[in-house]
Parts: sequence; C-alpha cells; structure tokens
Amino acid sequence: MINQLVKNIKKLDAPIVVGLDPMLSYVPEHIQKAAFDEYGETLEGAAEAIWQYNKGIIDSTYDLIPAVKPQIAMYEQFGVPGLAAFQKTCEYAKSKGLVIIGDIKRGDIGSTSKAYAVGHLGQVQIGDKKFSGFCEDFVTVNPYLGSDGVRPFMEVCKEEKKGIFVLVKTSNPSSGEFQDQEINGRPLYELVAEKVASWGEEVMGDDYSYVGAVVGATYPKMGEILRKVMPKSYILVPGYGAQGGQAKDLAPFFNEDGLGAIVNSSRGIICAYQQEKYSSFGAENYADASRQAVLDMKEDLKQAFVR
Ligand SMILES: O=C(O)c1cc(=O)[nH]c(=O)n1[C@@H]1O[C@H](COP(=O)(O)O)[C@@H](O)[C@H]1O
Repeated sequence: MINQLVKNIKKLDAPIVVGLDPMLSYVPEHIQKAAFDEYGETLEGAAEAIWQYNKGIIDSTYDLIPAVKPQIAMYEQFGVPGLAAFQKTCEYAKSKGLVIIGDIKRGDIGSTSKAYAVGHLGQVQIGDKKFSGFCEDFVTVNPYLGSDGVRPFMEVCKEEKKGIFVLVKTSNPSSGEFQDQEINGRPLYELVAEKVASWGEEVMGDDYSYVGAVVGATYPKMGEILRKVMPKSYILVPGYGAQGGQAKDLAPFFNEDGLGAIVNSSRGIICAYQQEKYSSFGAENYADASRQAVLDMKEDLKQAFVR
C-alpha cells in the first residue's frame, strides 16, 4: 500500500490527505434534516447524517487527493451506527480509488494489538473462511507499549501489504510533556523515531517502508531532524490549518524530490463552508467549498518546496 500511496501522490502531484473527522455540528442543516426525518433524532439518524456529509466531500474531492484519513473517534461517539458509518465511508472512499488511513491510534499488549491489527488491516478467521472487519490500508499506531505492541501490526502489514504510521512527535500543545523528555541527553521522540527506522527496515516497499511516522506540522524543527532519522519512513503530518501549522514550515518534512511526507487537513477542508473565506458557497454547496479548499491547500503547499 505504501507503493500505491506514493504512486497516487506522484500522479496527482498532491501530498495531501483529507481528514474525514465529522462532528454533527459540521453537517449542513439540509443533510441533518433529511437524515433525522428518516431515522429520527437518534444515533442512527446522526450516523446517516455524517455518512451523507462524508459522501458529498468524497465525491467532490476524490479526483484531487491520494488518500483520506477518517478519525474513528468521530464515528465511535455515535456507537454502533457510528462505526457502521465509519466502515461505509472507508468502503466508499476505497471504491473511488482513495487510500484509506484509519486514524485509530491503537497499541496494546501483543495479543490485543494483534486483534486490532487483524480487525482493521487484516482478516479474521471464522471457521473455514476469513473476513475483513474493517478495510483500512493504513492505521495510526501508538508506540507507548513498546515493540511487542507494534510488531503484531507489522506482521499483518507484511501479510496484507498494508502499513502503519507510528506516533513519533504529535502536533498537540502538550505533546512535549512526555515526548520531549530527555533520556541520556536525547529526546524520547528521537528514540522512538530510531525504533521506527529499524522496524521499517524489516518491511520495505519499493522506496519507502510499510512503517511510517506521525510528526506534527506544528513542530517543524523537530520535523527536520526526524526526516533524517527515518529516511525510509513516510511522514504523516497533521496540524496544518486548523491547528496553526503553515506551509512555509513544511519543507523539512519532505525529501528533496518532494516525496516523503503527506500533510493532513481535516477541519480546514471538511468545514471550509463555515469559514469566512468560503462563505459565498453556502451550506448547500459545502462540498464545492471543500473542493476549493483542497485546490487552495495544494497551491499553498507548493511553498513547502521553495527552499
Ligand atoms: O494521528 C493523527 O492523525 C494526529 C496526530 C497528531 O499528532 N495530531 C493530530 O491532530 N492528529 C489527527 O489529525 C487530525 C487533525 O485535524 P484538524 O486539526 O482538524 O486538521 C485529527 O484527526 C487528529 O486526531
């Protein structure tokens, strides 16, 4: 899948992933009304609303972007119907040729990580048959439990030719509380990055590894160091846009050839119609506003390559 992701990025000249993080308050009134008329103001109604909202965004952007990143928390808040909307969103995006990065941030003791990996990236054995519970191509993995919490994901990735993005330096304001702590004079995120590089060598695609990393756009200086520590790992870069990360700071995350990183924007794209800049589209045309926001992001990111 890493080969497919790189291929899509090259073809579209767009190192962009749209984060499908739907909150009910983002869903335009007319979509909410139709869903609630059909299912009532229930979990099912909310799940239908976020699915229809996602579908509109996918339909208006799939030809511009290589991948989407649905954040499972936004779906889980609506319980089982929400998870069904997550699955429907992943399947639909896949049918449009998009690579799916499931933002699930899992990681546990080995046997439990194995179940997460099988459920989201692999296939579960039932009797003589195997079934895919969910169908992502990549998932995000929390490395706090160490190698035995990550290796089960790597094993499934090897079998299924899928991939993971391991949290190395996250974009949030408190990320330094633990991640920047020094151990023998070196920050923890650098030690995690070294581990990512060595795990990555075990499961290589053509040019990049099945094991990628997450590094926040909000920490570009660290991004510069981490790019060098993990030369074969693709870096998923969240934090652009709504969290304040700017295109001018993104150059260090990329290699000289413009590859090596993919930048996520969730609210900046999916809620574009609620921003002053795109207000002329109106709620009815929210998906067109999202398309314009992707085109503007693509243009904006070109600054990252002006070194
Ligand atoms: O793994 C992630 O994607 C992630 C890591 C990180 O360090 N920071 C971060 O914001 N994210 C996710 O990226 C998305 C950012 O959303 P926006 O701030 O709306 O673009 C959310 O789904 C976050 O959960």
